[in-house]
Amino acid sequence: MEEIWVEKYRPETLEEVVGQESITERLRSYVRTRNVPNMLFAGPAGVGKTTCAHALSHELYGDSWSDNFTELNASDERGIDVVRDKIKNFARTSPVGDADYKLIFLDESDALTRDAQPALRRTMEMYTNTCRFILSCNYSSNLIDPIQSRCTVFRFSPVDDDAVTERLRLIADEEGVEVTEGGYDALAYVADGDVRRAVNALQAASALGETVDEDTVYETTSTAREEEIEALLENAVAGDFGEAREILDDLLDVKGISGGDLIDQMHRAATEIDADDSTQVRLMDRIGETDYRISTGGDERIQIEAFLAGLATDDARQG
Ligand SMILES: Nc1ncnc2c1ncn2[C@@H]1O[C@H](COP(=O)(O)OP(=O)(O)OP(=O)(O)O)[C@@H](O)[C@H]1O
Repeated sequence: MEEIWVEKYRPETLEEVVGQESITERLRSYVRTRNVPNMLFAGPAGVGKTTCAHALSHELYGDSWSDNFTELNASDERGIDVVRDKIKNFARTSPVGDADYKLIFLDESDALTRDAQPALRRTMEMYTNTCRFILSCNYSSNLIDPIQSRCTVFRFSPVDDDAVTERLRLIADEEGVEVTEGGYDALAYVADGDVRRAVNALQAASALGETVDEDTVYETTSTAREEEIEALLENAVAGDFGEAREILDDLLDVKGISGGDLIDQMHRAATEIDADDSTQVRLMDRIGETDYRISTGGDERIQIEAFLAGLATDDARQG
């Protein structure tokens, strides 16, 4: 079976990480001084948090990186006790080579319950002489202050389209895959700042064995085109519920796109469509409400139709 490209092309050096320059610059300065603090990597999925932790350990430890680096998942259902045992086992042997300490990468640290977090804090303190911790999380606000205050915080942002495209070009060249400029634009749109999603989309689209263009990208990722989403919203806002509903049926039934994904795309498109400020405000408000209803179990089609109907009525258009 073909290797998964996100792993095959995981950067091994900080230099290769795209779109997070200020972070990689600071990490490189730690490598130069060989002085690494406990760190918190916060940010959305697929933007390079795990990758930076791996690359840092490669640059710090060279060939002995795998002896001095370990990766654990805090959301492991067996909980903090297992994590603690694993940390203890790893930390009690001395660092290998000329390393002063080992690195422990704790993924999804914000998945730990508030009750379990003080135990993590104590564990960090207990091994502070032999280990440095890198905690990764999507939302740093889920972590208790005593953990945050013991870490240098790095906020990872969604990666911008140019940087995503740069990475995709390199992978496509290595793999000998032809991609049109429209194909790259579509991949960047689908990725929405998530490099993992971009690389997976490229691999899926290239599996068709053709040149990768807009059509192959939207088809293989089951994503609506930006224009289709804008047309859907513009028709509803203009009061044409029938037309909006036809577009919706095509997206849900023919193209097989999920209602949740459509709402996410509508959220992205809401500020792009041709509408005045107050319409956009109402649009955002209704998108939020519909997203909530779907996430709490409401039927996707009914909720989105109700959303479009609401927009198409006078009260939605005029307040
Ligand atoms: N900034 C980046 N530069 C280059 N490749 C990247 C970058 N971010 C992600 N990737 C690619 O996406 C894959 C997944 O990235 P990574 O594991 O670093 O995500 P993450 O931010 O830790 O996400 P999660 O919160 O889901 O764990 C990597 O193996 C790599 O191929």
